Amino acid sequence: MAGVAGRLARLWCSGALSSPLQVTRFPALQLHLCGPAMRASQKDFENALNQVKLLKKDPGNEVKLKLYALYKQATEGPCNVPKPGVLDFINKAKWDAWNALGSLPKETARRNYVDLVSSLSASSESSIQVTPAADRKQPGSDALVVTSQDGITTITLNRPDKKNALTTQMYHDIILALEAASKDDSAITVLTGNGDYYCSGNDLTNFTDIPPGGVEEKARSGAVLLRDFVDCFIDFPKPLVAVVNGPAVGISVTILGLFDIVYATDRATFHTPFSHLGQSPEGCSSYTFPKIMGPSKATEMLVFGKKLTAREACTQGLVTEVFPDSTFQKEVWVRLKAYSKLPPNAMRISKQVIRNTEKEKLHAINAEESNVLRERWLSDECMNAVVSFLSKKAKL
Ligand SMILES: CCCCC/C=C/C(=O)SCCNC(=O)CCNC(=O)[C@H](O)C(C)(C)COP(=O)(O)OP(=O)(O)OC[C@H]1O[C@@H](n2cnc3c(N)ncnc32)[C@H](O)[C@@H]1OP(=O)(O)O
Repeated sequence: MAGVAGRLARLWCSGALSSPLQVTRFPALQLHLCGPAMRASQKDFENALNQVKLLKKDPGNEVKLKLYALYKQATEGPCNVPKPGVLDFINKAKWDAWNALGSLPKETARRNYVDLVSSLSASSESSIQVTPAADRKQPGSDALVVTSQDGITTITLNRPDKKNALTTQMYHDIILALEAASKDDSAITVLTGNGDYYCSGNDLTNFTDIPPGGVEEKARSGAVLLRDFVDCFIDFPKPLVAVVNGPAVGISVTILGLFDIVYATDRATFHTPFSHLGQSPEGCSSYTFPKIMGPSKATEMLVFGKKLTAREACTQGLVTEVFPDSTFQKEVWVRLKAYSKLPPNAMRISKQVIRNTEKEKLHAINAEESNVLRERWLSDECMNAVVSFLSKKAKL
């Protein structure tokens, strides 16, 4: 159990849920299986309640929601409690699942619950043991890898199983890595991703980690983090190169306008679906994109969420050069190693000459975009999009 499922399970386990779904561990135990029942007795139901705690494999959030809904329906009948607020993601998802059962009779819900647990127990028998939550590395611990070699500092996003989605910890770690790279003796700095994706943008589970100050505080601190993060790219003094090894989404695309070079595999795509997510552009893209590709192409991307292929992004000036995927890594690194041997001070000064006139403007734009986004994060449009993704109802 990892990532979104892990975080949701931790939330579930934090006391938000007063039902047998508070599954924290999945010890390897021989399960007593009860076969599908035409009628489920109270004893069958109680057995199922115990079995669900012993599942070896996390059944995933969608199934957990089903179990929750059936349990509530079986024990309390149809949902008639008030609907939680739209910002209360977890409880709203649970309420939606329960409410969707309508007037399903208690007995049918009980039988469905027993059947579902029975099928999960059967498949759980053949599954591998998962690592207990307490023993797992926390997100962020190895999600960013920084190496320095041949005059190049490389910052690699390293959450391939999550498509390199950016956790809050990763934003902080990238800021620190850029600050260190700006002072080290490398000539060039590279940002890239490990695995099949470059980056799937902001990790949407970041939204579920609500501090004691509530969602307003969450939005406020998110906006501060966003502003600090983007400021680092605006101010970065050395040539900054994106090695885009696969699809890129959201903020990983918008900040490309602040890079000096963008090399992409022909497998890469560039997607900024902000309207779909109830959000608005960041990373200074409201300024850099119209400047790079003209206002109407920028609007297609930033307002209508048009996804560009690598070649389209190159034609429009967002990408410097596209390489065949089969030779991408080899060709790009040969090129970068050659560039890194150029006199570093000359490169730094030339970058300043090219970029410095824009800096003040970019900082102002970053501040404005962050403020606008803070408001957007509190909107129903955004909250609904996040809930849909987290409850696996929507994907880009
Ligand atoms: C503080 C600064 C804030 C800055 C504001 C930034 C805004 C943005 O970046 S907006 C863009 C946000 N990103 C998304 O909306 C992408 C959401 N992800 C997807 O739609 C899809 O996952 C996909 C299209 C990127 C890939 O689809 P697919 O190839 O089918 O792979 P999976 O969906 O199965 O993904 C594998 C695994 O990774 C998890 N995951 C992927 N992206 C994210 C994400 N952005 N946030 C959280 N989790 C993500 C996905 O949930 C899967 O997890 P498991 O189900 O646990 O295996």
